[in-house]
Amino acid sequence: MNLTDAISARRSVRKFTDRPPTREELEQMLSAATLVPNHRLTNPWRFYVLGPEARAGYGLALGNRKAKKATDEAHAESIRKATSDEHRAQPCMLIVAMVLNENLEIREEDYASTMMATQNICLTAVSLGLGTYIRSGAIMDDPAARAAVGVPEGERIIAVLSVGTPLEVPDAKPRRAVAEVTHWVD
Ligand SMILES: Cc1cc2nc3c(=O)[nH]c(=O)nc-3n(C[C@H](O)[C@H](O)[C@H](O)COP(=O)(O)O)c2cc1C
Repeated sequence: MNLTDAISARRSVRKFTDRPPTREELEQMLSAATLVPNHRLTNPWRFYVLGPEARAGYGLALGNRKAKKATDEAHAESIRKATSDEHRAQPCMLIVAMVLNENLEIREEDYASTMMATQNICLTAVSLGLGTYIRSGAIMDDPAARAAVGVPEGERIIAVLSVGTPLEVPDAKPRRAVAEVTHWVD
């Protein structure tokens, strides 16, 4: 598959078959991630490939947050369990984190590079017949979630990716026409 086709075919895939990606496929995605432009060659990215226990632990941390809206303890417990089980059952989850440089200008560049790395993961996945789904949110700073996936002090989680063989590929979501968002400046 050529690059333009991979870019066009990429979707946020939320339903996967049970087949997890192989270690070789994951290594290929992560190798591609490290080839992005990176000012000062800081190599800011860190990747965490989660096994079932880590996925369940992350899901439990997320479930705890969701359970705060529950009306009673039995409901709260069912939310915690369901969220943890859902995450354990995922074919594969990757955490993309970045090392926090003390210099804020470098930190911003590093964030940009690490997000580009994330896109390389997503596009390489498409080229391998796989799908990905990026998630974010306040959970990424939650100490329980960070502990569950083993991210240390000094690193920031910037994306939580599900990876697997798509069971269902959603239709493309329309974007604004490029002419509407482009200024051709003389
Ligand atoms: C930085 C980032 C964070 C995202 N976080 C979430 C999220 O927390 N939950 C979610 O459902 N989708 C999340 N998405 C996926 C977007 O909702 C999705 O890319 C968008 O709907 C367009 O769909 P597409 O990826 O299939 O083109 C995130 C995407 C990016 C780039």
